[in-house]
Amino acid sequence: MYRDISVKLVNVSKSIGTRVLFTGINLALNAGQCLIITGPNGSGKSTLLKIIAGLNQPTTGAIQIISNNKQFDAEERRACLGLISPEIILYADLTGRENILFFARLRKIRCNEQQIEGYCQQVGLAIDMDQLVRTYSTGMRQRLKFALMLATQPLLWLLDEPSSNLDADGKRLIAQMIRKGLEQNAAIIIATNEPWEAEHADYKIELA
Ligand SMILES: Nc1ncnc2c1ncn2[C@@H]1O[C@H](COP(=O)(O)OP(=O)(O)OP(=O)(O)O)[C@@H](O)[C@H]1O
Repeated sequence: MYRDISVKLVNVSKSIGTRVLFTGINLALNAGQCLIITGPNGSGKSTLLKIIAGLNQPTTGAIQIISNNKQFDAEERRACLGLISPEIILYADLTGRENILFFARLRKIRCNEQQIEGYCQQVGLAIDMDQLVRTYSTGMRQRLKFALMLATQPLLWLLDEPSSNLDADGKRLIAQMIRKGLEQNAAIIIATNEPWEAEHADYKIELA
């Protein structure tokens, strides 16, 4: 079960060279709430997610991640979040099961066989989990990224275009997972232009 968490964006802005991507973003997102970030290609959605993840620095402002009244340091922030992004690279020469075990071990999380099978079942990969990832389609790889995320049980989900490459069944699974994550008190931030994903939103940031 997830502990309590809140994410605060305090006067966050980002410029790249002379181009201002966004300025003055202030928001507090609590456990069990969902923020949707929308905007056209190149507007800065992925950049804002990376700033929240601590992978990119804001030009001004700060991100505060607070749990049980304590502000996380950089290492705690990394440990509490699950990031789904096109930039996450899976190990093609490992099976789906081995990828899950590897990423869980990086986080010092133990997964038993039953749990791994459960995660694979949730994302619809159960019969493929012992195949090498190099044989997976792009949609199967996207499903595996969700299984990796479930295995690390993050407090904060950062989802960059989570339903890209997924068929209708895959999109339904993701919607179910997001609903369940919110029920279990994860804070979820989604960069997307899919109207159905926006249905989960408690807050919305529209980048231009
Ligand atoms: N490291 C970088 N160096 C230079 N420019 C960058 C860098 N990262 C992002 N940009 C630029 O910042 C802008 C925003 O990029 P970003 O990927 O955040 O947009 P996005 O809204 O996620 O786009 P998309 O919908 O196409 O994924 C783009 O113009 C991009 O070229």
